[in-house]
Amino acid sequence: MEAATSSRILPHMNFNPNSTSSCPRAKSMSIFFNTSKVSANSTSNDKRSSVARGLCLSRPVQKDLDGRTFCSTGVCTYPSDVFESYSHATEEKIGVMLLNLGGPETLHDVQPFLFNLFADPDIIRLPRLFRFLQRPLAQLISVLRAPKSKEGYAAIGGGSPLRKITDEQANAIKLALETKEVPANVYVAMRYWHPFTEEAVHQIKRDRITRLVVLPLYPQYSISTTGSSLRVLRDMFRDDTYLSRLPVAIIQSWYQREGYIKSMADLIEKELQVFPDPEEAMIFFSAHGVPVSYVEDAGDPYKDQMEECIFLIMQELKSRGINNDHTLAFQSRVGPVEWLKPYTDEVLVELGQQGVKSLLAVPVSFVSEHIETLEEIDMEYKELALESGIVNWGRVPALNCTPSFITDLADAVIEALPSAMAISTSNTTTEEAENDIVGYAIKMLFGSILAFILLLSPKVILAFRNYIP
Ligand SMILES: C=CC1=C(C)c2cc3[nH]c(cc4nc(cc5[nH]c(cc1n2)c(C)c5CCC(=O)O)C(CCC(=O)O)=C4C)c(C)c3C=C
Ligand SMILES: [Fe+2]
Repeated sequence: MEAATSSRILPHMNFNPNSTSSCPRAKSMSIFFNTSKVSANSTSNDKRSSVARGLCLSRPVQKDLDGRTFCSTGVCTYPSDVFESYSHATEEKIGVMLLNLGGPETLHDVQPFLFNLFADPDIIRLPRLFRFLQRPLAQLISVLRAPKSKEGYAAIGGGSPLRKITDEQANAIKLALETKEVPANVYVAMRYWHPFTEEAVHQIKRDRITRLVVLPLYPQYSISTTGSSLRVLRDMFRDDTYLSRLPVAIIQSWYQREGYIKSMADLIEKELQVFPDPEEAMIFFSAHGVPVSYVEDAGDPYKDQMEECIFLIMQELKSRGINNDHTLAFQSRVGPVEWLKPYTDEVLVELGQQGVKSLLAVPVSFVSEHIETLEEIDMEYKELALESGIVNWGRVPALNCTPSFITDLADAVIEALPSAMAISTSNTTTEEAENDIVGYAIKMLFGSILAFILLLSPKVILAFRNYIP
């Protein structure tokens, strides 16, 4: 396997994460959202279309069954006259939407943040028949889990650093794009806390963006992360005239990009030097887990992508003469179901028992510092490792605004631009919308009654014991 330069990109809103090359058909969808806009002084002098055109032309070009061209790397291209006519018709205003999870900024935010998270049907996947229980369940679980989560956030200063770091990344990407003569507005769209995706979308509309690239800040695709944000976006785009006509390109995953792999290898190489005997240290990749059912039943590509990502990082390190042992484990499991194995805490104990003395932890599923690096790895897992016999402990910092990484993300955006395509318009009728509202009200009523009964039942509280300390 070789680290490719490109990302897995889909024009407009085809949400199949495994689809890497053929150009999907425009699907009916709509949008309405939220964002934090990074100050943009790119209003009138946006340069453009030459950047969008041509980029893919240096890659192997093939044709799909409908005669449209696409790059074998996965970036769709369209006949150049599409871009010509587009560039003549309107002045281009490029937008980049960064998708991220969001985190509570104060301890007061923790419970409502957890509610938003557990109310997501991509986080707690209930059978269709029981979907009406989603919000009452989210209320119950968020209340039960909040004390444990608050402890964690209190230990890292009283809130998540995610908003600040993501804003910094947005600014850095904007600057990198400007340097490459592709001025763009960059918007932060969080899934579970401010600035919500709805805010970002609203701002994009106000700014009259004419071409949008959606870039998740998760290197690997999971139904629970990128998939969830894209579902929300698709729902918003479905009903909105402006958004459904906006050319959009979606970068689904980018863990295999050379710039990312090299940036990760740089961080690991540097951190290994801190050990008394760098060659002896085991490289311990710790990824955020997902329930096994996501991978085995729902076809989440997350585990495969994670394993490929680690292979590529190790391959890069080997090419630099670094041949340390390595292993991958999954952290942060929540709730009563089985998660991807092996579990980080169990592996740490086993490695200690096996006599491993030096260990370098590498968080690999996320590119910013957050509660699970600053609290779970730096505090809980470190303590566990030292208790288990590991003597020398190190941790690779998150990429955050590492220049080589930011430059690579900017390149990913530029490569995606030519594949942006408009989404077709919605066919939702007023009657359907009214039915939706009535159905929603009925579900909320029954759900609330059930939640009230559940909250009074100690047995139910026990059933959810794994969500709480
Ligand atoms: C690739 C990254 C992530 C995956 C996959 C993921 C899946 C996932 N997460 C939960 C439950 C929780 N996640 C929480 C915080 C959290 N999760 C991620 C990333 C992924 N989650 C990040 C970056 C963060 C931290 C944000 C921050 O504030 O710094 C939390 C809250 C914290 C806690 O109480 O532990 C929960 C809960 C599930 C259930 C899931 C997959 C189904
Ligand atoms: Fe999570």
